[in-house]
Amino acid sequence: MLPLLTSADIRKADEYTISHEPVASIDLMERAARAFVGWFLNHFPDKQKAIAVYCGTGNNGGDGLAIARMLHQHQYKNIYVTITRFSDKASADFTENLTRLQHTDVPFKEVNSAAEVTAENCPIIIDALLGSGLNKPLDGEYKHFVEYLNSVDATVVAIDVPTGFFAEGAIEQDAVVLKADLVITFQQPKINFLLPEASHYINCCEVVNIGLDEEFTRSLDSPYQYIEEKDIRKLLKPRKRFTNKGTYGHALIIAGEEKTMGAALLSSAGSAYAGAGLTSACIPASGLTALNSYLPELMAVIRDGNSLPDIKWDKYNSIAIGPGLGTGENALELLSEVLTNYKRPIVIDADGLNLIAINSVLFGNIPQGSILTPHMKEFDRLFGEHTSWWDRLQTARKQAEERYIYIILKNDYTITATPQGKLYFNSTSNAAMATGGMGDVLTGILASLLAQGYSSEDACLIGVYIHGKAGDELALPNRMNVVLPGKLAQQLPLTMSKLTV
Ligand SMILES: NC(=O)C1=CN([C@@H]2O[C@H](COP(=O)(O)OP(=O)(O)OC[C@H]3O[C@@H](n4cnc5c(N)ncnc54)[C@H](OP(=O)(O)O)[C@@H]3O)[C@@H](O)[C@H]2O)[C@@H](O)CC1
Ligand SMILES: Nc1ncnc2c1ncn2[C@@H]1O[C@H](COP(=O)(O)OP(=O)(O)O)[C@@H](O)[C@H]1O
Ligand SMILES: [K+]
Repeated sequence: MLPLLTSADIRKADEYTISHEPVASIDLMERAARAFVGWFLNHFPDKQKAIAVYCGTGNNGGDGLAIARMLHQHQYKNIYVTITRFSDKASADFTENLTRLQHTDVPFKEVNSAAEVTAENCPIIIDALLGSGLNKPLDGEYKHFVEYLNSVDATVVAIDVPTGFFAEGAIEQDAVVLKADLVITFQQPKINFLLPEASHYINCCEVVNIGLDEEFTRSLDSPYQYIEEKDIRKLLKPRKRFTNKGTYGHALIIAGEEKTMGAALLSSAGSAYAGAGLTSACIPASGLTALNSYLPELMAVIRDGNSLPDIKWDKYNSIAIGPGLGTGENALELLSEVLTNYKRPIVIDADGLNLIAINSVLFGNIPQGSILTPHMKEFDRLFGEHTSWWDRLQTARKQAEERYIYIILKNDYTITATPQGKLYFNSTSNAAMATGGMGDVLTGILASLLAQGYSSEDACLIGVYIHGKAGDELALPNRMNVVLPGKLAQQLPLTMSKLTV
């Protein structure tokens, strides 16, 4: 698990590393600059191309000066440094790096206002104006300057954080930020890099290690955690010898209407392929032929007309409800029945969530440890409109804690909020998975993992990870633009087996 730290905590980790490694602050900056340059050399090998390095007077600017010096040492021929002296303040490490730059023949100039800046016509811009020290939205000279740079046709490579971009906290819709084609960031992705608003300002991000003390960063116990493959390998159990279908539980998927039977089929397939010993689908009678021909391994509990199905609650180790269920009277009754009769954690998705949003009294009946899987719109229907993803995260955390439930907020980096106040960012999945029915498969996977005896938390972490990983395995090596949910479900056994060897 990689802890994701706020800027304030990164500063603490920085100070701790400086005093305990120990390493001088200027040497840590040198290390950061070297890490940046290491990546840059490999990806921008043309040493004749002109590079404009724009430096503020804080430590981000200090990095910029050190990087300009190192690129010069690596024989980059056309480096032009501009220092923005928009205030009287300068950090000690900036000042030291300016002295070091003056011992080279890299040309640099200083400007006191945005109006003094002249066009460099460099195809590459390195952004070292402001980094994680940003403490207010850009205005005045920085705002003008960044607006000007945004109008220049060049590839922008930001050091650590693009100028004007808050590494955490709500991002205003009209924020002025120096848009980066690439950010080379130190030690860990910043939390806001993983939220959808980042896509307006950051095209691509690379993380380079600068050796901050890992034990210390873990001890800070950040609520924000990034899931890595090794975490899932520890959680996922291989199937054992001498086991039988009973060992792996029975999942019931309550889903589908006549016109949305696909949702029930895809959820049920997710459950079966993720390894539930048995999967039953509670579907309308009209869907029975489709179910049997799609996947004969599935069993059916028939919903006939308006009467409630006869569900033997004790038979099921887990229940998922919602995909394609509709929000009519009948669906509401069915959901109420489940919430009244079933006391173990359940998975609630799609129309199950929409029904709770309309009938919020149902909230009180959700069994503790249950898993809710809203996408952004379902989330806002449940918990109110949000204007930023940061705010959505804080709501998810609060609601998960107060209600003792797990909330999986689906997205590019799907986030799981837990009753213990943690927010786990998933590291798998890709845009080829943006197709209808993909969330239904996830719902089935989660029900399957609960049926197999995984705790709710482990089911969330494993479920989201293998869902995204199966999507990655299909899409990325094959350069596939679209992955269909049914195919993804079929990939799951292979994905899971690779994680248990
Ligand atoms: N541990 C690490 O990861 C390492 C980090 N390193 C590097 O340090 C960077 C952080 O450096 P930093 O703290 O000196 O802040 P930085 O971003 O240069 O800003 C400078 C000053 O600008 C000001 N300011 C703020 N907002 C403003 C605004 N809107 N408009 C105008 N001014 C504004 C504010 O001053 P103030 O307002 O307080 O007077 C602030 O102090 C980090 O991103 C990374 O590149 C590495 O070198 C080594 C290891
Ligand atoms: N651009 C994307 N990048 C990564 N994952 C995505 C992307 N778009 C969708 N997904 C994943 O696909 C699933 C879509 O869920 P959802 O919107 O509920 O689909 P549906 O309701 O059609 O089943 C989520 O698990 C989400 O994380
Ligand atoms: K920057």
